[in-house]
Amino acid sequence: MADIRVAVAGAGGRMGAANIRAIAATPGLKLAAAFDRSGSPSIGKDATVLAGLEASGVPITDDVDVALAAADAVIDFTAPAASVPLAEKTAAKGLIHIIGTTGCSIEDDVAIRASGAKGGRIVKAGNFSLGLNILASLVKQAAAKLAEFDVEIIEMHHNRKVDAPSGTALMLGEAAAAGREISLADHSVRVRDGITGPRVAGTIGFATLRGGTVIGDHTVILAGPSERLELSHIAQDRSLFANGAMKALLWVASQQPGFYTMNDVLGLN
Ligand SMILES: NC(=O)C1=CN([C@@H]2O[C@H](COP(=O)(O)OP(=O)(O)OC[C@H]3O[C@@H](n4cnc5c(N)ncnc54)[C@H](OP(=O)(O)O)[C@@H]3O)[C@@H](O)[C@H]2O)C=CC1
Ligand SMILES: O=C(O)C1=N[C@H](C(=O)O)C[C@H](O)C1
Repeated sequence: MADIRVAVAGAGGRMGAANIRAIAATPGLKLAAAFDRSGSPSIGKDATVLAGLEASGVPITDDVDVALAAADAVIDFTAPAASVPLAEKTAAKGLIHIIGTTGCSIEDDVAIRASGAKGGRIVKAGNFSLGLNILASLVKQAAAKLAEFDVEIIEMHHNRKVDAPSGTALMLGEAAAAGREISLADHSVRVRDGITGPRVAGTIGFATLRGGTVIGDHTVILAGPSERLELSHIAQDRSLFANGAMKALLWVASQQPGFYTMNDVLGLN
C-alpha cells in the first residue's frame, strides 16, 4: 500500500517539529507538505531541516490550499483560530485531520465536531500520550469510588504556553466529572483569589503553574478525611505526543468519517 501523505500545520512550532520527526520515523507515513501562519519566519524553509533532520525538499508554505492538495492527512497542533477553519477544509476534502490544539472554546469544539459529521475523519485530544489517557481512566474510576473526596487538578507547563488550564487538565477534569456523573462546566472552579469562602463540596478545582521549559506535568488530587490520593503524569519529551498523534492517524485511516478521541484510538471507551 502507498504511504499516507501527511501535511503538518504549524510546521515552525515546537509540536510541528516533533510531528515532522515522528512522520520521518513512522513506516507508512510520508511528509508531503508543511504550512504555517503567513508572516511566520519559518515560511520558505525546508521543513525537515527546521525539525533537525536531513533536507527533504518540502518547503514550509503559507498557502494552506496548496498544502492540502498534496495530502491525505493533516497533523495540526496550532491554535483554535487555525484549527477550526482547517477542520472545515479537511472535511470538505475528506482528509484525515489529527488535532492536538488546546484552548478551544465550547463553540470551537462544536464546530470541529460538526466538521467530523460533514465527512471529516477527525481525532482530537488534549493529550496524545498513552500514559496520560490511561491516567484519565484511573481518575474517572477514583472519582466515582471516592465520591465524597475533593478533586483538585494541578498542572505545570513551560513559559511559552498561551492557554490555561491546559487541555490535559480539562480532560482530567472531564474524566473526574464523568466518574461522578456531573457536568464539569457546572462544577469547575478555574481560579481562586481573595476571600473565596470555604470550598464548595462537589466542585473540581484547577491550579495552573507556568515556568521554564516544563513539557507538561499533571497531578489529580483526591483529598478525603485523613487521607489523600495523588495521581500524576510527567511528560519528558514532546515525541511522546507526536508518537501518539501518528498512532491516531494510522488508526483513523481505516475508520469511517466522524469525530474520534484517543479513547476510541486506544479502545478505552
Ligand atoms: N494534544 C497534545 O498532546 C498536545 C497539544 N499541544 C498543543 O498544541 C498547540 C501548539 O503547541 P506548540 O507547538 O507548543 O506551540 P507553538 O507556538 O510552538 O506552535 C504553534 C504553531 O502554530 C502556528 N499558529 C498559531 N496560531 C496560528 C493561526 N491562527 N493560524 C495559523 N498558524 C498558527 C504558530 O505560528 P506563529 O509562531 O507564527 O504564531 C506556530 O508555528 C497548543 O495548543 C498546545 O497546547 C502541545 C503538545 C501536546
Ligand atoms: O502546550 C503544551 O506544551 C502542551 N499542551 C497540551 C495541554 O494543553 O494539555 C498537552 C501537553 O501537556 C503540552
